Amino acid sequence: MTTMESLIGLVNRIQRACTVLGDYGGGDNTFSSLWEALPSVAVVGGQSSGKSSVLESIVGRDFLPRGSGIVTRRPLVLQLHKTDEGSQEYAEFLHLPKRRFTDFGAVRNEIQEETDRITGKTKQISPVPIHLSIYSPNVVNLTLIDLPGLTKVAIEGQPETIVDDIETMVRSYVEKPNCIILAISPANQDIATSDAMKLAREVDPSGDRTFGVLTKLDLMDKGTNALDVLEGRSYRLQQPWVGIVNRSQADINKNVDMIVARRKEREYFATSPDYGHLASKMGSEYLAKLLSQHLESVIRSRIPSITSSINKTIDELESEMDHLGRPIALDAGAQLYTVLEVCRAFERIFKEHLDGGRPGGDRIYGVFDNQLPAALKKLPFDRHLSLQNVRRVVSEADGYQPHLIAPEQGYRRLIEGALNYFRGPAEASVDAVHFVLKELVRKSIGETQELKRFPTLQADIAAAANEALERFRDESKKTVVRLVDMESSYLTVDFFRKLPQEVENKGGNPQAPVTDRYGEGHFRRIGSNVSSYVGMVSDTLKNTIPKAVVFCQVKEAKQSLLTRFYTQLGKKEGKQLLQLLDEDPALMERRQQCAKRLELYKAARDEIDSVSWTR
Ligand SMILES: Nc1nc2c(ncn2[C@@H]2O[C@H](COP(=O)(O)OP(=O)(O)OP(=O)(O)O)[C@@H](O)[C@H]2O)c(=O)[nH]1
Repeated sequence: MTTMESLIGLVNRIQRACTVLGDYGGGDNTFSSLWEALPSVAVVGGQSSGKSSVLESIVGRDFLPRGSGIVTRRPLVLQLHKTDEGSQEYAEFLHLPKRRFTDFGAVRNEIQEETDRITGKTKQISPVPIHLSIYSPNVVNLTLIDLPGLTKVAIEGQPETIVDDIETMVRSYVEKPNCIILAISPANQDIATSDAMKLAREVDPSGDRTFGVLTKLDLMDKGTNALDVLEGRSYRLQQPWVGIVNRSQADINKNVDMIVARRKEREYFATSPDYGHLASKMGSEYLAKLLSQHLESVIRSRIPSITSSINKTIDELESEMDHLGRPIALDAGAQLYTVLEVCRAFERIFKEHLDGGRPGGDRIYGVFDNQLPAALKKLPFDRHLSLQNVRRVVSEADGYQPHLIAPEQGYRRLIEGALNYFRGPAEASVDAVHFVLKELVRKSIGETQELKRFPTLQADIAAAANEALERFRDESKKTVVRLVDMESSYLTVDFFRKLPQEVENKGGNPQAPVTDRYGEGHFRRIGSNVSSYVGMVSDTLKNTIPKAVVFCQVKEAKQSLLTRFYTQLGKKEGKQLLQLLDEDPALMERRQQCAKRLELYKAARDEIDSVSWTR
């Protein structure tokens, strides 16, 4: 394989792969374009400038659709492969792999039909290219992109926007810095008015990547010639101008063979009094060779930048793939493993929130340190132990016979009544911690990167965790209420044992008047005794409620938030597991695209590597 073949062939292969992935000149893509990094030759020209004729002449075959109006309505990526002398010529379309066309009339029909397949019969245009490869001993290795002819007016049946649409599409190809522009202008028209040159000048003002082609030299008025253009005097380009004489309409009608036409063209230049001195640098065969050499040298010079752009994209795609996660395994064991792995990642993050490292766990301490003490302080003991209420409760407890020494029943009722108030703050602490935990579950799910791709599993974990938290809350409520009930079920005797002494001590003087057992002072003292007993219980509960809450809710959440979920998981079959691992379709699609693209880029890198080694 010669270098030229391998280099152009390399770009051809990458271009074909690009089209399969929807990466082509006019396509819009969320991925960076490999197509744009590749050098290509785009053919532009006004209508009837002789574009089709030039292409056919380069190929040496009649194969392009002809007709009035805009015939080329999709870009045609024409890849020419030189084969050994004497071998059979054939053509192949990318969209019809494995079918070899040896009849070029059939190629023409297929181009037409494939155009209509995307654009419909509406005469609309589309930027999706058709790829045609031609294998022939009569071609040079070259890739050309045929674009719709630039036009000034829409014809019947075409939308008004077609003129602009064509220009936009052609521009999207030729404005790319890697595009070599083959600008075709007819010689029998003023070069200053050439559509092709106008566009070329706009997108390539320095003329670096524009090849000027002048057709219809034979149709110029007698006594005039195009030497000013061909010798670069009227329009300067960095590349040489090439003059062409294609088949006339009469030749076409007579079916003049392309190979014969090539010979006639050679003869025209060789014998031309005007162009004889330029004969070796004129004609379609020369143009094909010139383009092939140029394309090859451009590819060669771009290889380092193509390689680095490919490597950069591979890195980007790989990191995106890491981010999107690996594709899901097919066997149930591996699926279960994936689910467990994701669950563990979630649990780890949840624990980090509780144990510190991530914020949120401190809010639980906030409940114990602020909310609970504040709620305890706000309990309406003043009202409950008001003189009036104490007297009422004690009297009611006494019944018809007032108490003789101390109102035992009265004390009990007052204390029990007071202790009941503790249920409120106890239950509220449980609820407050429950909501903190719930919020931490929500947060942790959001922070579990591994879960992002599995919305179903996400919802299931959230449901399982919340259900577990509800259970812990119920248990915790029962426990704290029990703590309160325990306080009422057995009172601290020591406290009361000390009371009479205090009273006597307070009395101090034996001469002091005996307390009136039914007077205000007596009830006030009872109230104050009950109040200090309740204060003592409050201090105890301030310490024991947090212990119960942590024991029943926080510790449980840390240890067995997903225990039940795991038990259920063990009973699931392959299909159900796969359902759990249902991914967001958009994400799956993106991963698939990413993977395909990665494959393309890696294949391209390998191809370039192998070509670089054989150079
Ligand atoms: N005599 C002569 N006729 C030519 C030459 N080049 C093209 N023609 C004729 O000009 C007409 C238009 O040529 P095409 O090759 O179809 O031009 P095109 O730019 O592809 O045209 P559209 O696809 O319709 O935009 C045809 O009748 C050709 O035979 C030439 O160099 N000499």
